[in-house]
Amino acid sequence: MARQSLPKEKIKFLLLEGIHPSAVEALQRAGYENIEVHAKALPTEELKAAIAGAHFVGIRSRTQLTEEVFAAARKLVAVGCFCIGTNQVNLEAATKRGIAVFNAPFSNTRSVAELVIAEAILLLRGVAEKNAAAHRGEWQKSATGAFEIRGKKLGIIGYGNIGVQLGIIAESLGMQVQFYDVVNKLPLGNARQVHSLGQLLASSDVVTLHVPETAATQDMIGAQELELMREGGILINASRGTVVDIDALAARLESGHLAGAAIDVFPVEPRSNDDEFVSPLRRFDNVFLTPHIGGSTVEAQENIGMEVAEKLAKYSDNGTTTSSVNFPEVALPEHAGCHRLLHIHHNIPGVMSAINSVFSETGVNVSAQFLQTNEAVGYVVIDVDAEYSDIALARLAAVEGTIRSRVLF
Ligand SMILES: NC(=O)C1=CN([C@@H]2O[C@H](COP(=O)(O)OP(=O)(O)OC[C@H]3O[C@@H](n4cnc5c(N)ncnc54)[C@H](O)[C@@H]3O)[C@@H](O)[C@H]2O)C=CC1
Ligand SMILES: O=C(O)C(=O)COP(=O)(O)O
Repeated sequence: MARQSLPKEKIKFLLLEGIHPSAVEALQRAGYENIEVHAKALPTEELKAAIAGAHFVGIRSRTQLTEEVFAAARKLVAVGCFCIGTNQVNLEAATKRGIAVFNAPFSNTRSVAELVIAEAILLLRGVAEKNAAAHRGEWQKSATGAFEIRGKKLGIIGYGNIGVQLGIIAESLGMQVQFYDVVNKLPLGNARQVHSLGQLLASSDVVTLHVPETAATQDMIGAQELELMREGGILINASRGTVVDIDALAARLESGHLAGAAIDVFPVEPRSNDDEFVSPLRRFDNVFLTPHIGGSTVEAQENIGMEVAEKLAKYSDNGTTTSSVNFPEVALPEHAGCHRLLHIHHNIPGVMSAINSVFSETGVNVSAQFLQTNEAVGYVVIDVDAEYSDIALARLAAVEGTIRSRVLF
């Protein structure tokens, strides 16, 4: 009977932030039972204590995996981000320790796109403030300032998976779609790429952000950019809270320059549903404030739970790194009948020749070898006869440039 290098019952998964139960089910289907589940993000010290014993950790957008946290995660083999964004993970700290990071790049795109479309329709009709007024007993029946979205211009900043999907839905509703992206992108449908952010802001009725959190997107929309937006324009942000300067937005809403906004993500978000949400935008009736729920639908969460758990289980079972965000991608076949050596190393000259000489010098027979590199890391997978894997692993671990090596059987 096949054995695991580390018995499956000893491989510990730590799942945080209310990850959908489909993740536990997928891990159990793959034979993993040692799964610790938390409904919330953990404060740093508790996180450090919990992660110290984990081989795999699953998080969503809230948990910050910093250098300090990785330093405490001595057994950690891989991280699963059960979401799209990976900005909450210090990828450099993970990579230098040979820890693979995975995410779910597509499973919640549709959910975000649907929310943005709904908000665009409701804001163009003034529904946010009419609804708030009605709750206070005020009857604001009027067509003034209420528009159809048909024929309006949607400006998408960041034409990636979400931006593209949103553009298609918007066009089917009769909107004219234009986008701004740092990369030249093939426009789908009749969408049009514009080559300056200023041009996009000045010519769109609704502006929506779908960029990742990076140094370049920090405060990408501040006072100057908001001033460029059309009088009566609408701003939607369901990307990351660092992208929009919230005080500048509040000032533009106060002045009446913008007709409304929908904000799903904030520079500081409450750690849990028990904490108060504080924002200068709370006072505006014409602003939808949602608690970072762009990707929070039953469909998306269930799919994400399964997708990322399966990626973690596959990496654990046979070393496959397909769609890792920091590791070279290798899709590996089963390795029945032999032992599989995994060697993660700095991508520097000389490592592969040193690895190959391990086998020529020891005479250990290699039945298959897979190699993939990225800028930082080389990942080589070698299938060998079971009886020789101990010798080969010891020699591989001593190769200069090695970050981590392990055996699967
Ligand atoms: N509110 C929520 O619950 C959710 C938020 N998100 C956020 O949405 C972001 C976008 O998601 P996807 O579309 O899947 O990502 P993606 O990676 O497919 O697309 C991002 C696009 O932004 C572009 N971009 C990057 N830097 C830029 C810059 N400085 N200026 C202009 N364009 C830039 C990229 O070239 C790319 O086309 C995620 O990174 C995540 O932070 C994602 C899912 C749910
Ligand atoms: O997918 C993303 O990047 C999101 O922002 C969604 O995050 P969440 O899983 O809701 O914490």
